[in-house]
Amino acid sequence: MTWVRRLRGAVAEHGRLCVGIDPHPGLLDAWGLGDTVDGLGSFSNACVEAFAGHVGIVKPQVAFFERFGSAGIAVLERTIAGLRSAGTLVLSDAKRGDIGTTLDAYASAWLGSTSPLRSDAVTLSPYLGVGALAPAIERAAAHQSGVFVLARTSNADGTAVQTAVDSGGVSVAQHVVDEAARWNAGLGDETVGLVVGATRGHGLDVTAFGGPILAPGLGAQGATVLDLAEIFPDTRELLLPSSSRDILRYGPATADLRAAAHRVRDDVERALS
Ligand SMILES: O=c1ccn([C@@H]2O[C@H](COP(=O)(O)O)[C@@H](O)[C@H]2O)c(=O)[nH]1
Repeated sequence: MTWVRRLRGAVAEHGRLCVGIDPHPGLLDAWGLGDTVDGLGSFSNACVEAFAGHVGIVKPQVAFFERFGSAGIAVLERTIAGLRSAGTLVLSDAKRGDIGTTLDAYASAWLGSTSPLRSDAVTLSPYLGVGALAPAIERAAAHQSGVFVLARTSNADGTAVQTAVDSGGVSVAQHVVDEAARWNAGLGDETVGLVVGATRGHGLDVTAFGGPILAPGLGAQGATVLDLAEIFPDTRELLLPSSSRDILRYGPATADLRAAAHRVRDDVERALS
């Protein structure tokens, strides 16, 4: 089944919220775990237990696993497998970007059908050119998975580069949106998604873009569900607001974590309905 059909199914069953797994040292400590690979493993197991089969889409932040080297990557592999085997979609937040065969190697790691890191989708950075992402987009389309390209990120530091305009007055972020729409039109599918932060008005014209939009910034970065409705005024079936710390702070008990995710999910659904 195509990525977007799987995504639509997950959203219909569980709502649009994307729950982030960000095992910060501070959260490991707050959960009574060491800042060690064993702590990372316990944290991730608790997340899998709480979210697998109970949340539509989960976004592990790859950096928090990479910091432990190969042992951390092994934890990430088990986390991805545990979530996916329960039918929860995994969007790995790896923000990869490069050229040619290197980018293709990244795509093979995150989207390849036999890769131990195989995810349903991966985040990509377009700052070597949206065209340079072709190997990942093509691989995603071939392997029924998706990519989310950074357009207008949730952090204030992104503004200067993303709102810079070309001689025709088109901003960098708008160029990314337009290119993503062009890719999807060419593929006849919505393989290419965008990342557009929920923390401020994005100033983008997304009317020609029908793919999924990941909207990070909910909760810990200050965005509220009411902001979602304002920033993304057209009700969007595939708007995926994401929240990590604001849900994870309720751990480590499985019931508390799951209840927090469901509370935020219900708030999101109410605000966007
Ligand atoms: O524009 C972006 C793109 C990615 N992120 C990532 O999302 C989570 C946010 O975590 P919170 O705890 O909900 O703030 C984190 O992994 C970021 O790297 C983003 O925040 N903004």
